[in-house]
Amino acid sequence: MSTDRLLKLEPLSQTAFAPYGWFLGKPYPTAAGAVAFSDVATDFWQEHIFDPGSAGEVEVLWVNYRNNDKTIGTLERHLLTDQAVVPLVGAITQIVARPAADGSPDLDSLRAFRVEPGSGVCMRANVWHATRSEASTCLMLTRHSTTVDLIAGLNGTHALMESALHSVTGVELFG
Ligand SMILES: NC(=O)N[C@@H](O)C(=O)O
Repeated sequence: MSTDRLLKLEPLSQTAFAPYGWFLGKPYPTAAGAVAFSDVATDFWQEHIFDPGSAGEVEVLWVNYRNNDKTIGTLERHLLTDQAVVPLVGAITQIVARPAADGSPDLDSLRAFRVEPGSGVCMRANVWHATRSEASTCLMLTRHSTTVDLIAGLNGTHALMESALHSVTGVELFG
């Protein structure tokens, strides 16, 4: 199989990830009016208002990743909800692509970001993605009905309705 697209691992930043969603783990905001608090004991600040889609229930998932294959054969998207993934133990490589006008992956927008523990990403609905990791445990925010639908789809119980899978060829990670 020929490799048409070699994806170099890129460092994660708010600007670099903006076309796909939001970088999580930004510095404490100093702008006037920021939704933030700091005292001797704690700092907390708003990173993102998560959108699970209309009538969606926000769900917290605990996710282990252990596929480190450099070949990317399948991308996945969720049609209704944002999806956040924050590595807790072990880093991940998040491969992302914007949807084209027809909803399929815009392969010219394919990029691969290294996400280290202590930072994360929140992808907009319909952003195509795949995840690679030697071994990681992550916190994930998603939509409950999307999880139920995804489990049924991956188990072959019924056709996916809230997510879609798309096969790609010639996409390899390097670096
Ligand atoms: N649980 C779940 O939705 N997983 C996938 O979307 C994934 O990207 O891992």
